[in-house]
Amino acid sequence: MTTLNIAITGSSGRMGRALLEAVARTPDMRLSAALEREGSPYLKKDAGELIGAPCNITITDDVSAALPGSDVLIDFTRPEGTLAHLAVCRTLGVKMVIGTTGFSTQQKEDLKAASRDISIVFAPNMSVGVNVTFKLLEVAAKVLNEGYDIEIIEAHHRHKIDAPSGTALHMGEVVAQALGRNLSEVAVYGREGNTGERAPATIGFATVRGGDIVGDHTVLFAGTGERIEISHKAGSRATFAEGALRAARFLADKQSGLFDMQDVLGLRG
Ligand SMILES: NC(=O)C1=CN([C@@H]2O[C@H](COP(=O)(O)OP(=O)(O)OC[C@H]3O[C@@H](n4cnc5c(N)ncnc54)[C@H](OP(=O)(O)O)[C@@H]3O)[C@@H](O)[C@H]2O)C=CC1
Ligand SMILES: O=C(O)C1=N[C@H](C(=O)O)C[C@H](O)C1
Repeated sequence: MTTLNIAITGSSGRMGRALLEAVARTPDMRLSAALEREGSPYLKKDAGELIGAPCNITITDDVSAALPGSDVLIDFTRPEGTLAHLAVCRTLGVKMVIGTTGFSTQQKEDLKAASRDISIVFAPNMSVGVNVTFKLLEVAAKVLNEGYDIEIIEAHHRHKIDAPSGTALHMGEVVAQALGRNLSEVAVYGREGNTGERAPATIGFATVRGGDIVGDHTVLFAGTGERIEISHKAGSRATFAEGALRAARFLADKQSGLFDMQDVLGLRG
């Protein structure tokens, strides 16, 4: 059995901790580096303390010094952090699994450019269930292509800083593409006041934030006399972490290229 050396950024974050736990219970993976940003109170602590199981890996903010010896860096942080980590990975030839959301179009182009030199899995949602949901949406949208109004509703915990979620936006892209529409032309992000009647081709987004909701997504196809709802609800971050480890394993034999979870799960096409 080949062991994959995994580095984790944002180790003390919600996803960082879920990833530390997932690596600790995975026989063919080993934690090789744990990173936090400058000024973090967790620097110099054993990463294992974050999950109650010491592991002899000290949390550091020195990305360049920490990464040699790692096969894959798993990054769920913020766009500016991910791009800084990406630059070091590109120089050192370390592969990346990126779960961070909220990138601008230009920042996504930067990821694409780096994938000429290193292999990257970049996906707004690493859960198997959500990625199957993307396929279901494609099928549903193609059939319900007339007479059905499409609204995407997502709910997340009170700490989430980007809206709509990366997953909701991707659901919008999947549906728009299946219908031959351009999401940037048909998206409606929330409504208020005298909005007038709903334009038929629009795709609406509604965002809910509260409590400790891990991540709920529903796409509503509202027709005349019936409604179809396709929903996914995450109950634990372990589902995202397990998906990220699957993505890391997928990268083992890829030297370059930009992939997503559809590639990892064999759902492309
Ligand atoms: N693709 C997927 O399946 C999923 C994606 N996500 C996405 O992952 C990201 C992280 O989510 P979550 O874990 O809940 O967030 P948290 O805020 O809990 O954790 C983020 C971590 O990243 C660190 N960080 C923040 N900014 C930087 C930076 N500039 N450089 C380096 N490190 C930084 C934080 O440090 P500090 O505490 O010091 O700020 C923290 O440790 C979000 O974009 C979220 O949408 C989340 C779940 C699933
Ligand atoms: O911030 C989160 O928590 C999540 N973010 C991702 C997103 O923006 O889609 C995925 C998941 O729903 C949890």
